[in-house]
Amino acid sequence: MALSAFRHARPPAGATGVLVLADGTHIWGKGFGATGEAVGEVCFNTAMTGYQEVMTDPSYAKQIVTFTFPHIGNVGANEEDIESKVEAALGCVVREDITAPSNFRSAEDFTAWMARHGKIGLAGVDTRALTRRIRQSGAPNAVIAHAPNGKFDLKALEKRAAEWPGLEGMDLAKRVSREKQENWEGGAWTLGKGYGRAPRDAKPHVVAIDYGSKDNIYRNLVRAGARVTVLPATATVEQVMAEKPDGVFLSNGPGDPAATGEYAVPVIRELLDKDMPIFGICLGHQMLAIAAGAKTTKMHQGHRGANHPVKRLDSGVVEITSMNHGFAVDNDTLPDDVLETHISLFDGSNCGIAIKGKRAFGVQYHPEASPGPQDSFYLFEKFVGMLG
Ligand SMILES: NC(=O)CC[C@H](N)C(=O)O
Repeated sequence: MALSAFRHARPPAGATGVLVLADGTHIWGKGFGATGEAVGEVCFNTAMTGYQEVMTDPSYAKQIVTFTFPHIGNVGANEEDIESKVEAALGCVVREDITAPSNFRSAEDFTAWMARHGKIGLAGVDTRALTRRIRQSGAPNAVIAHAPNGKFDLKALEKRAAEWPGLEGMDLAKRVSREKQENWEGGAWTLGKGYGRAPRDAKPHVVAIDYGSKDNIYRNLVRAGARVTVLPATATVEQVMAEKPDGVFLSNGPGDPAATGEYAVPVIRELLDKDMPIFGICLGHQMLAIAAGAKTTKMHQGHRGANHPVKRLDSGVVEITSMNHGFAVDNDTLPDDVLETHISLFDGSNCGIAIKGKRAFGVQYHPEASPGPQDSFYLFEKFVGMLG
């Protein structure tokens, strides 16, 4: 059934959850997890695994994730597979009901875990129809609501969805960033032992700026041989330099990269002027591009999943990457003398930039999670390696 058929449809019997789009479309289902309501942008993610990591990735702040993979929650939840403890995805929309967890690492039912983390779930939705709608019309703003008695004030929800200003122009990075400096201590995960500890005498020293980072990214800097100190998003150039970094890492994060112009971009620009080696991912990559003179744009539907192929333009090698972005660096705005694209998506969109004459580069994806022989961990090794 086309989604338009759901517009103002009566709630089916037993419906305890609803997604109300800003245009007044009602998508009914069974609520799970937290009760209440939340407003944000609806996106879709094509990953087949890693739902807990997706739900705890701060880059999803103010977003409701539609999973195209139908079986979500089937391996339960645990304390280890989270990317952060700060605000991240508001909730999720899934096809199948949440079943009992089946995995030796599961410590908690996904429904209970969602409730404990204040995230609202909506199950039993035709996620293919919703995804098609996003592909055709762009990512809509919406309210996701869950009420066990099935009673909703739909007019109020429609109003809330319609009045939400949208992600464009919204600065969220400093809201989700840690407030205090931290010596990063986590190392790689091994079965039976969990996460290792980072050696504090490792060299070189990377100062990572937290714009809403995923923990795994710091663990990968450690795995590549660095000692990592994490600074808040609003750190000044003086605070960065006081740590005597060999290189600076710019993390992923939520919101519009162009809205960070008052704090992040000027700091990055100054670090570039000082010839500091820099590696940015996702939001960090987008802000690095802005600092170097390019512009970013809001995408029609974005790229989200753990299965997006990109091509390295120098060698033609294709790698499978993990992505989560709704903004992109606009290829037409790259100043030729300053920036070059070195990695591209197959739709031609920009996926990686290098700053000419500097040891500074960025990628649009999360290099830590890419599976397979052509994985992207080499980017961490490349960065840490260039620091000597
Ligand atoms: N993963 C990210 O860092 C996302 C960057 C940015 N908020 C976007 O949506 O494009």
